[in-house]
Amino acid sequence: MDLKQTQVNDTFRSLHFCIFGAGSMAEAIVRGMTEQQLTAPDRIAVINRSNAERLHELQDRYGVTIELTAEAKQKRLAAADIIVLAIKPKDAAAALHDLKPLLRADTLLVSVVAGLSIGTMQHIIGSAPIVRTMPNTSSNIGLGATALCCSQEVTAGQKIAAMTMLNAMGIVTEVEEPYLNIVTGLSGSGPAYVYYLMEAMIQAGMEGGLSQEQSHDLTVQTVLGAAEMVRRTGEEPATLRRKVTSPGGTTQAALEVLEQYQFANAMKTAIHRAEARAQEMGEQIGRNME
Ligand SMILES: NC(=O)C1=CN([C@@H]2O[C@H](COP(=O)(O)OP(=O)(O)OC[C@H]3O[C@@H](n4cnc5c(N)ncnc54)[C@H](O)[C@@H]3O)[C@@H](O)[C@H]2O)C=CC1
Ligand SMILES: O=C(O)[C@@H]1CCC=N1
Repeated sequence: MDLKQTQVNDTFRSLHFCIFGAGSMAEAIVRGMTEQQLTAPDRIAVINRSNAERLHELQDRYGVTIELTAEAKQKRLAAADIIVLAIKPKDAAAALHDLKPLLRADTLLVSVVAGLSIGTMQHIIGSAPIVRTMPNTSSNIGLGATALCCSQEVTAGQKIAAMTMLNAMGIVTEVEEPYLNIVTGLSGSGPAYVYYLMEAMIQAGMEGGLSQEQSHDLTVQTVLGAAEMVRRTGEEPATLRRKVTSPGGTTQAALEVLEQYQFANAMKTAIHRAEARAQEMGEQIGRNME
């Protein structure tokens, strides 16, 4: 490890975090940070609206600090260097109003809320430093794919801190804010498309006479192996697909059916619909705050 990385790590370890919301994305972030030992778990406070049982679960699992009373939650938020907004879009406007009086000039807000724009957040809380992100649930096992964008108030140090936190959950890439909605459609919602595909593959295997377990295991390994082949060989999916497809063989016959059902069209239309939905959700939050 070079000196620069040591300095980054030391600075990161000195920060106080408050995760606002205790759902699946919150847990993915906490897990990444604690498993990678980026910071002492008790420097991460987790709060939510009401479910104390869930907070105790996270405390038992990861050793994080939890706060249950309104006063203690406010104190934690006011003391945090980085607040991660990990609540549902419909709760975001109210939460930002609650947060506003607790933010210092140098508090960094990191949002994972789908559709919620930096402009909408700043309309409520003022010109604060904000990192808007779109992770996905594979972050839970360190294989997440996250995109982020920064408001102009974000300092170089704050950006490094946000990157360090998100890198603990997988890969991170920076995009201009308008592209976060397509990221949401592609990689944010993406795991669900793959699971849907897998559900159909498992079903087909069972229809062909395999046991549920056999069909499940063969499907999982097929998807895992295909993704790993793309990653390890560096070859394009289209090239690898052609290598599976013998002229006049089984794969060609199957792909012709997929084409007949306009599979590629369906997938692209679905991703763009999710992209548009992210935009709609953002506009809805904007309307809710008026
Ligand atoms: N699940 C996914 O695949 C992804 C989700 N996201 C985004 O992450 C955000 C969170 O999603 P999940 O973790 O799946 O949701 P979730 O429903 O699992 O968790 C939301 C949490 O927020 C808490 N909460 C709600 N209002 C609150 C308030 N005013 N104060 C404190 N806590 C409050 C709830 O108690 C709950 O613990 C959403 O905005 C979603 O758009 C982003 C990328 C992927
Ligand atoms: O379905 C949703 O709205 C969230 C955003 C990306 C994945 N899940």
